[in-house]
Amino acid sequence: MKVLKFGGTSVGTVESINQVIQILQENLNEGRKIAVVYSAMGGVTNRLIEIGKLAAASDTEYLQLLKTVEERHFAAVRGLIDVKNQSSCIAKVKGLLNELEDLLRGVSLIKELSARTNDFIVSFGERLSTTIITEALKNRGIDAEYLDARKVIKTNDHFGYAEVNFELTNELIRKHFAQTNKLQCITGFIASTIDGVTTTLGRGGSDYSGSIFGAALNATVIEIWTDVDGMLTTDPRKVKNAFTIPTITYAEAMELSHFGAKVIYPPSLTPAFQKNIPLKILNTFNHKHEGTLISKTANAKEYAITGISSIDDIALVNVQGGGMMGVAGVSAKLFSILAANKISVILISQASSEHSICFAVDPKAAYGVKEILEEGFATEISQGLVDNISIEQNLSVIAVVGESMKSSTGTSGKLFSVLGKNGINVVATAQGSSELNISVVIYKKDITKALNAIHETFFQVDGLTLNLYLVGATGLIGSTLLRQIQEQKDYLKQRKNLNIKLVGVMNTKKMLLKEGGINLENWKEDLLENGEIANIGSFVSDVQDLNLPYSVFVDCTADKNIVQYYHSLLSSSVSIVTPNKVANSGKYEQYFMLQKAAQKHGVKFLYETNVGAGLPIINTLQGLITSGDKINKIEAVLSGTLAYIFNNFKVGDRFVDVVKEAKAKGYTEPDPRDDLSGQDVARKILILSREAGLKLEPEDVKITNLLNDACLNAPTVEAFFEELEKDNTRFEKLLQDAEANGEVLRFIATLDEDNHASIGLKTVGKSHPFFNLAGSENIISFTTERYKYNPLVVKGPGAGAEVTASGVFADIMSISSYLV
Ligand SMILES: NC(=O)C1=CN([C@@H]2O[C@H](COP(=O)(O)OP(=O)(O)OC[C@H]3O[C@@H](n4cnc5c(N)ncnc54)[C@H](O)[C@@H]3O)[C@@H](O)[C@H]2O)C=CC1
Ligand SMILES: N[C@@H](CC=O)C(=O)O
Ligand code: NA
Repeated sequence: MKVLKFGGTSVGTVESINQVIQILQENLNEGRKIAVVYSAMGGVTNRLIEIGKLAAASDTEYLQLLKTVEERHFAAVRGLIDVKNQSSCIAKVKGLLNELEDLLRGVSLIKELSARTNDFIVSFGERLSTTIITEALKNRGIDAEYLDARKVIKTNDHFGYAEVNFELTNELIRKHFAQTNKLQCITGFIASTIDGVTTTLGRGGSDYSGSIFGAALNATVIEIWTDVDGMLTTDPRKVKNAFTIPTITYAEAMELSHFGAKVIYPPSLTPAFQKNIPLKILNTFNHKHEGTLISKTANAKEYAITGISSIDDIALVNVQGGGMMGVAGVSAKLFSILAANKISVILISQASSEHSICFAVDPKAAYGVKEILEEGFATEISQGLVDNISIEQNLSVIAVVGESMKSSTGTSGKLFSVLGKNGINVVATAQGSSELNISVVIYKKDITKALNAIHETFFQVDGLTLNLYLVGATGLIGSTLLRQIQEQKDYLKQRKNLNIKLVGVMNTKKMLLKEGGINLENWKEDLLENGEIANIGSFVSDVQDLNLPYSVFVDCTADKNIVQYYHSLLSSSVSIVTPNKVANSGKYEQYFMLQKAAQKHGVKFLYETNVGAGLPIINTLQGLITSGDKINKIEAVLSGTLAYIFNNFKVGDRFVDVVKEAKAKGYTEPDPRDDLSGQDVARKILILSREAGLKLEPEDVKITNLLNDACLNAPTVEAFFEELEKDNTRFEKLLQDAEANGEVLRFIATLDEDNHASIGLKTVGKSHPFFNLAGSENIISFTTERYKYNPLVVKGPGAGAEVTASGVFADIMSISSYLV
């Protein structure tokens, strides 16, 4: 015997009832013995409650609402039963509706609605739906029979949530089934007292009926048919990758549903659990789906946890006071006051100092709870033993559930690390000693982010996703980066199970944000066509409002205005990757503050490309310092542009043309004067000095600049080129002098043994290690305590779109490995 139960949405419309009939037909065709429990048509129970209240208030609107209920049921009859067979069903339905109308008239006359009458009113919902479906089955030649559960389920008279007399109920059910072979169509939710007065079974009522019948009949399985594909790993409205849990234990199902999974109400399934009858949660609208099997022992799990559930709105009540320490009975008193006032406690947490107890309740109840407790603890408060009862609102709770937590270590570590790395503050936590559930209370604003981050980390269904925001997208480095990501996307997915989702792009004119992701193949057209007017302030607040997990902001501009948002971004737990040197080469205070903000908020601030583009210079230096080495001296060629220029400028050439060539090759700063004035190199040596542990300010770097005032003051880059053309002889002379000595020109940055930073144009001969540099090559030589006699040298192309974008990309990748 198998018991099936169909919920309100499954019997809500003619189409859905046809689905139900098909499912039953398939079972019968396979020769299965089945019994079926039905809920009222979706929404009818609530409607009947409303009608009852209106009638009791003598508000005649109840008559109109009753008409809509009538019409819905008649429409179902017309849709489900052939015209020639409709009359007997219509008569039955009409009979029930007349009875209901008489009852409501009575309620409106005496203006009173008791819990007992209310139970009777709502019983019509299941009686109507089950009557119609029974007739529809008969109409299709199925030997079905209506069973009013009030005949067999016997309860006490706690109307609204009656308690079942199992001994009598089991006996009546078995007796009834022994004398019939017809397919029993049973009204869910309703029962009656021994005297025959109608009662209802409370929350989850029809599931309870299914469970009662299943247990009484020793069913092999109880199927709960609903409108979702079983129990999901988490709330699919918040996490799009939520998926069906194939097998789950009773205990896990209980935990998950306690914290919000609404599919079933497991306490009502206790009769089945007690008899060890497995339950299946199945989808009427996708009936081939396997759904979820709930049983005593689940299959071995692939993941460390089984599911994540959450309650969006809770309030925390905190009871605190020196007098609570070691005083037996304070918590006993606290919880008995709550119990006496029927306050349901969602979660409790007490630190071992016993100085305070905090617990979560429904926010609507919170202030009532405060009053009740202040009254209950009036004496303790007046004696100063309990000093404070405070309420914190706008909180949510997340529970990570799974039996596998018992046998494995690290689940809580991983959970808290995910929350930490996403800047989600944990307000309170609780873990039962059953190790089945870890609950964390967080701010409500973070709930979606937290669920996504936890789900992604523990289940990795579709891999981990980095959410990327890019400013300066149409520039050289920005657009090259996007192309590189696009080209590497499949590899990252296949080999690293990693997705990079471009959520926002911006250039000087337009900005575009799409939570679902911007297509990397046509982001430029999309930005142009669908972007809004660019505004960095609103772009940043959009990033913060979206509050997505694993967010990375990439600044591919050279703009100081973007930099002023870094601190706020890091503080909202958004990592930053940037080739823009402005932030790290301004005041030391700013550099230091950004480092601290990243540390504090558990995110990364990475800028490898600030020096030597993609060459591993910052990482190398950081590695030396963190491993305890000490920098004695740095000597370096740090400008790709100047290296290129001095490698290619020949006597007889126009200097300006070589500069233009460097620009065309993508080596220069957006304004090439930043390179030629030494500004760019000064920034780089300053950044290296700071990484080496020195607190230098920009003015501490001694600069020899290559440009005259006319060039420096030219209003535009074009005007600058014109001025530069006029200054050709000076550069030619520099070159000629060097060549005369068999030397070459190199623009060299130095941090000397006395911690002085300087930059300037020098000539070097054949024996100098910097003599042999080609193209845009940089070279950095670190003399340290450990590399004392033979310096550590990094050399290679230090500018250009491909190498710089790939350095930025590598920084993004290193964030992904830190985060998971
Ligand atoms: N080109 C190279 O070899 C290297 C460049 N860098 C750095 O990379 C950054 C980008 O350089 P490139 O791509 O070569 O320059 P670029 O001039 O091609 O790109 C910069 C882009 O940023 C945009 N932009 C400027 N201000 C903006 C704002 N407020 N909002 C939105 N967009 C804005 C510009 O319109 C431009 O499209 C610079 O900070 C540069 O110092 C670092 C290492 C090497
Ligand atoms: N303009 C810079 C680019 C790298 O930072 C250079 O020429 O080195
Ligand atoms: Na670098």
